[in-house]
Amino acid sequence: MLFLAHFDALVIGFGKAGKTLAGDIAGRGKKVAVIEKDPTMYGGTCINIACIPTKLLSHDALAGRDYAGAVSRKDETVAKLRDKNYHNLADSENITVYDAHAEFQNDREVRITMHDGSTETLTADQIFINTGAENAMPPVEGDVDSDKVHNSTTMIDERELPERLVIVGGGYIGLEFATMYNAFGSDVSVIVPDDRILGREDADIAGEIQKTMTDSGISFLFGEHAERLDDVSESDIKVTLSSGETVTADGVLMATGRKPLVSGLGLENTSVKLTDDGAIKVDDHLQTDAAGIWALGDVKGGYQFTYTSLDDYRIVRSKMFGDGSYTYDSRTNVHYTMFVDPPYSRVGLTTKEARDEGYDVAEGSIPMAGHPRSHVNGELRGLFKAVVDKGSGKNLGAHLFGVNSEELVNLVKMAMDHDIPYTALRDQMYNHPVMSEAFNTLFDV
Ligand SMILES: Cc1cc2nc3c(=O)[nH]c(=O)nc-3n(C[C@H](O)[C@H](O)[C@H](O)COP(=O)(O)OP(=O)(O)OC[C@H]3O[C@@H](n4cnc5c(N)ncnc54)[C@H](O)[C@@H]3O)c2cc1C
Ligand SMILES: NC(=O)c1ccc[n+]([C@@H]2O[C@H](COP(=O)([O-])OP(=O)(O)OC[C@H]3O[C@@H](n4cnc5c(N)ncnc54)[C@H](O)[C@@H]3O)[C@@H](O)[C@H]2O)c1
Repeated sequence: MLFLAHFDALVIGFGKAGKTLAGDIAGRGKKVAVIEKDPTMYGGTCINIACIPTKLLSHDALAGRDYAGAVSRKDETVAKLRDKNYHNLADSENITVYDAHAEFQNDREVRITMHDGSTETLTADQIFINTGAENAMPPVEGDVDSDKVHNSTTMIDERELPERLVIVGGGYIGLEFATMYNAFGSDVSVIVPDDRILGREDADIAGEIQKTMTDSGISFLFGEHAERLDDVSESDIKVTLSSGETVTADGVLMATGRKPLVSGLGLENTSVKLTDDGAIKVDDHLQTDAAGIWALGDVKGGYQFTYTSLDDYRIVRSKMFGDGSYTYDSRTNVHYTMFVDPPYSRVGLTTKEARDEGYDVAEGSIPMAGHPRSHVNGELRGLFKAVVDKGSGKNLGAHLFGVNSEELVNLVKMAMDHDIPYTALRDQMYNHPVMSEAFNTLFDV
């Protein structure tokens, strides 16, 4: 028998944007349904399989802890966060969390299939899609389903540290996992299609990061694609590269990007449209082509970060409960941190991009070895670089490879968001001895 339930709002996926929005709408006295297909994913990707577990493992690896102990601590921490996230929503009298897979029947009805196979149909005034992204697999031949081939999710659940790990892809996941597994003691090789890492960064900064990673024992194979995987024994897997060269390891991590998760959602039954990249097409308020259906987070394309997903919630909140003035277009200076060792953080333009845009570019640059706090930390590696427009005083970009850069970049972003000139960062009185006082010198261009 068809069971129909109606809600004020229906959120598909327990991601960062969706869970925050669900809590907000419920707090306004409205009835909300949250549908999550995987009970091990309450709270979404970030806390269960991404940011939190990987940064915890990296933290423990760099602190010299053993792999098995770090994996156990990761499991305990994630379990606690998942439980807390679940109860944050499920304990609200206005929220119903469904353990179910959601699929659109049309623009108004969503069929949910519970784990026992039973189904219900839900309708709502507003429907929010927050289903995240899934691992993208390039066209690689051979034993791609071998138990020695991992993605980031399965890799961090392995109980045994691989002795030799081949990482395919030198993006965020590739470089962060290389740092982490190298610190745990694996022999790590990274396969990179370009002739250097971080092709979108200026060559000086990328070169410094590459040199630091290489000095720490990580090997890079440049100008190569992984083309074939062959299980050659119980312990060994062989990776054949585009040049014909081969590398043998006991584990392979495919770190080759993540694509919006739209499969199985039944979007073909709706008027929701996709972009050419396979993401859900949205307008500036994150509304799809179907009235009353919105998309937030990784599934709508663009940057794939937890904080951009959270910011998507702010855009929807502005439209639903405010004046609608905060839109996708008004989001500026999206910054990021790659948690290599030391971390690399960036906001704004590279020198090359700034020159191409016609700015009167000046650069500030200081090696971390010349900074007092580095000596206190006993960590002399790294390089900070600032890009400014000399004529107008505008901050154009900061490229911070060094200790605490993941915090410092927020300071520069705030200056950029509020049009604070670079001279203010240069002339600010900072306390001492801290990393941010490096800005006195960095911005003295
Ligand atoms: C290894 C790794 C490390 C990362 N590290 C960082 C980092 O350090 N910092 C950072 O900012 N970002 C990081 N990211 C990116 C970040 O995790 C994502 O951008 C973010 O979690 C995306 O959140 P979201 O709101 O789009 O949805 P998600 O959190 O992905 O949630 C989507 C949910 O929808 C569920 N779902 C999917 N389809 C259905 C369906 N049909 N029915 C019901 N439920 C469904 C899924 O099970 C999932 O729980 C990392 C990603 C990875 C993979
Ligand atoms: N610190 C963070 O914020 C953080 C950390 C991890 C992941 N993430 C998010 O997760 C997303 C996915 O990360 P990712 O590293 O998988 O994607 P990515 O897009 O950053 O990198 C994928 C890399 O794989 C390469 N590649 C593709 N096919 C290949 C092949 N056959 N052989 C060799 N290389 C190949 C690509 O050239 C690319 O450089 C990122 O976009 C990022 O937003 C963020």
